[in-house]
Amino acid sequence: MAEQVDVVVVGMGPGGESAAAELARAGLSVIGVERRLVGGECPYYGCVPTKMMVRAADALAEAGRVAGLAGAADVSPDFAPVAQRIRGEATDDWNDQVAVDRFEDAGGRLVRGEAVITGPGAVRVGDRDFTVVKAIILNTGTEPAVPPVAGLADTPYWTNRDAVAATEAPESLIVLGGGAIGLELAQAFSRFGTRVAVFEAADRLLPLEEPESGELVAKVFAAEGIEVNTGTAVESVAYDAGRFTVKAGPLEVDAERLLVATGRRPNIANLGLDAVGVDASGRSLDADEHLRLTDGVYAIGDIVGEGAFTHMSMYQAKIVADHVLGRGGPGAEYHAVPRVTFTDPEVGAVGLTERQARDQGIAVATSVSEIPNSSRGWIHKAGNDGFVKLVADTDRGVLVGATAAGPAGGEVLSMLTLAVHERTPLDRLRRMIYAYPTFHRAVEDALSRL
Ligand SMILES: Cc1cc2nc3c(=O)[nH]c(=O)nc-3n(C[C@H](O)[C@H](O)[C@H](O)COP(=O)(O)OP(=O)(O)OC[C@H]3O[C@@H](n4cnc5c(N)ncnc54)[C@H](O)[C@@H]3O)c2cc1C
Ligand SMILES: NC(=O)c1ccc[n+]([C@@H]2O[C@H](COP(=O)([O-])OP(=O)(O)OC[C@H]3O[C@@H](n4cnc5c(N)ncnc54)[C@H](O)[C@@H]3O)[C@@H](O)[C@H]2O)c1
Repeated sequence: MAEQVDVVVVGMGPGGESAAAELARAGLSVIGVERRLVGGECPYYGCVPTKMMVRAADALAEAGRVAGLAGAADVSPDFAPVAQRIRGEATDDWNDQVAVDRFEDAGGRLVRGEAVITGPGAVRVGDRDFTVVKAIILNTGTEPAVPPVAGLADTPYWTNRDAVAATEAPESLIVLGGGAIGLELAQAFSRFGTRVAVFEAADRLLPLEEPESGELVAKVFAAEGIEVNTGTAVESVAYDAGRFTVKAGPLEVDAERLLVATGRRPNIANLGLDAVGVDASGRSLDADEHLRLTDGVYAIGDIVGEGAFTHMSMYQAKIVADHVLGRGGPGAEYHAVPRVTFTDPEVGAVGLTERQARDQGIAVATSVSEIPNSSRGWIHKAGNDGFVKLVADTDRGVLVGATAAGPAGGEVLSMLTLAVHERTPLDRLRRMIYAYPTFHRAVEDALSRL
């Protein structure tokens, strides 16, 4: 017999976990269903462990900058502390008991397994059936997408999940994909001594961002000895005697490990969405401003296709929780979505790129200010690569997009996110005071060039 509950959350990624806990704390009966680990990709295989790797790798790079600034530093990279932190501090050895306890302390109940919608207000997990009175919330996230490259499927390639479980930096690494995952891990391993070659099919790194961003990262990578192959379609991958060989036209590269970081595949096809009349044949689900797919069924996170970021999942979770609880509140807005690629330099961006703005028919003006030419960038010297780029709508006199790349680029981004989000008039932005000598003063310089 089916058990009646108020809410079933399918997939306990960052947003699902947050919405489930909030609804349980509000007194609803909430079942959270998770087939792997409560918390999802971010804490166990994504943001957190990779940023621990990046933090350690950046410390090595900073030590390398002592020469020329402050004398000499003798540094011996050791990946062991990173592997230990990932196990001990980030993932509890990929055990989610802390997260489970947190959810159950909030009043929720966890069911392990794979959930399927069997009809309106009906969810099945294994042999258990639930009748859902208020809301089914889907937060099922993504799996690594593996491209159909000849030979690849038969090799012991890494995805992000294997890379974060590494106990030592490999001697050499081929990275397929020049997006955020590929670039963050490429640079982190390289700084631990791994010889790295990146293959990106598009004509530049970070192809979804401003062209200047990809050029900047490519320049820095080249200076650090990372091989970058853009506009390069890999034709075949082979694995023999512990070595991968990648062929792309005249190029042939071999390495100890190969990381596939070529995008993600959304977990939507097997959710039973046809039982509630929702089309699940696309790359994402079509949700309204309150993240509703149909009456009583919501989706949040990567599967909604508005940006595959933890902050997006959490933002949407709050909107759904408010809606389910009848608290009102505004729907989702996506004109100021911030994102940061945590390479060194960090590449932060918000809103539209210049190309996206032009494609929308906006009257665009842009400007760029180079960080090395700013007072702070000049003082900073080693490791000062970066720029601020603004994309303005000249009819409305506001910023519609911006990029802040450089040291702490993700932090400089915060003021630009506020400006794009609030549609602050350019005139107001030009008349505010920017502390000297900060990296964010490059924003003032860029504004003066618009
Ligand atoms: C290497 C890497 C680094 C990243 N770094 C960052 C970063 O720095 N900043 C950032 O904002 N984002 C980052 N991301 C993206 C971020 O991890 C995701 O956007 C984030 O996890 C939100 O995803 P989600 O909420 O859609 O669900 P996910 O985190 O993908 O979780 C979905 C959960 O649903 C479960 N599930 C799926 N189907 C079912 C089912 N039928 N029944 C039961 N359970 C199911 C899965 O097991 C999973 O636990 C990174 C991602 C990766 C891979
Ligand atoms: N710092 C962050 O916020 C962060 C970090 C990592 C991941 N993420 C999220 O995770 C998601 C997945 O990251 P990702 O880097 O895998 O995806 P992505 O889509 O950002 O990048 C994948 C890249 O692989 C390239 N590619 C595709 N097929 C290829 C092939 N056969 N050979 C070579 N290159 C190929 C694509 O052109 C693209 O540039 C992203 O959407 C991102 O939002 C965020």
